[in-house]
Amino acid sequence: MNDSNLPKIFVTRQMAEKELDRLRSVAQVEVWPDSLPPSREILLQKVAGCDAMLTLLSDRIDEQVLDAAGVSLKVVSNYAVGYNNIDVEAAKQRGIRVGNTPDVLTDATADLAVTLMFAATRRVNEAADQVKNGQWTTWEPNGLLGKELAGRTLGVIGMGRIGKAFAQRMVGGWNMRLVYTSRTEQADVNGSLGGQRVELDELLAQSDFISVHVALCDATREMLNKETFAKMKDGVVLVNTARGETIDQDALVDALDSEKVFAAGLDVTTPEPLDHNHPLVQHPRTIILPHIGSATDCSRLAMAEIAVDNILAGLEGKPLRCEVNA
Ligand SMILES: NC(=O)C1=CN([C@@H]2O[C@H](COP(=O)(O)OP(=O)(O)OC[C@H]3O[C@@H](n4cnc5c(N)ncnc54)[C@H](O)[C@@H]3O)[C@@H](O)[C@H]2O)C=CC1
Ligand SMILES: O=C(O)C(=O)CO
Repeated sequence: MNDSNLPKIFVTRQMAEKELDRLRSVAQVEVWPDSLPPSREILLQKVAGCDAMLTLLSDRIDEQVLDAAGVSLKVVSNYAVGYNNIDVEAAKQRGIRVGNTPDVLTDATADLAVTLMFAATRRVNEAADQVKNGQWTTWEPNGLLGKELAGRTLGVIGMGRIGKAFAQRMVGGWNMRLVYTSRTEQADVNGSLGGQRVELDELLAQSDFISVHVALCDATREMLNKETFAKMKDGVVLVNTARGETIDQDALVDALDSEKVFAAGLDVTTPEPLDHNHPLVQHPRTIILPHIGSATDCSRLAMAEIAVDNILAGLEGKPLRCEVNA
């Protein structure tokens, strides 16, 4: 078949070659070669006439991009479980399928949330910096005191796949009491983990440690803000591996300064990257990572496999392996 008759796919970043080769066997594939995302202008040019796009969470796929692609576009496959970067409703109106990559990154992301919880709670950044900068002088009874998690109350905001995997680790490993928010009751969490579903205000009032796992949408944007921080216990530890936009960062800086929040561990911020001079990055009681929740070899390969399967199904007009709003 003449190459020009093959479907056209734009992939916005390099990823597992083995998976990209599966696309190349059925389509003309252009992979954006740079380590930084394509600019908006380039994205709009590159998608013109595409049948499919393989996108990252850093690519904003809105009506303008969908329209720039035109009527040939059948599928947008996001290389992420979160799809807040895509206007799913606009895609649906145009008959374009949207895919994501759930499950295969759940353990990796839950593991990172545990890592952040302990690193923040035990002030690992601050302590390691003292050693690295030659500031550690002696062992002392009151030096670098953190908190203990065992037996305390854990609040999980958003009991989806990752929230549940995180809660299993924390409740099982450190015998924590669990409260959580969820749009629906989670019988398995109540049963096997002794969890109690509560309203957000109740969770804030009861929790010693809080971890955010909700999807980002209008209802969850800046759900942690000046008012909600005020409802937390004094000295709470906060972790976020969901999306930066769920937290009002100025309010978090104030809460850290006043020690309402003892420490925070964030894998996600607004924007990404956050300027290294931002007060959150420079604060001694924060640990901020460059959005590495799913960054394990297994997870990233499995995500590429699903993202490619989603495109192949979408090109054939079939339901996707993992379809958003299916
Ligand atoms: N840091 C990282 O590298 C990673 C971050 N993530 C983030 O974690 C999020 C959760 O992932 P999963 O657990 O796999 O997704 P999930 O769909 O299983 O869980 C999402 C949770 O958010 C809740 N939710 C959705 N809309 C809501 C609303 N309007 N109000 C209240 N709650 C709402 C859902 O009920 C569900 O409990 C993703 O959406 C993504 O943003 C996911 C993977 C890696
Ligand atoms: O999958 C996601 O939603 C991420 O944030 C990165 O894996």
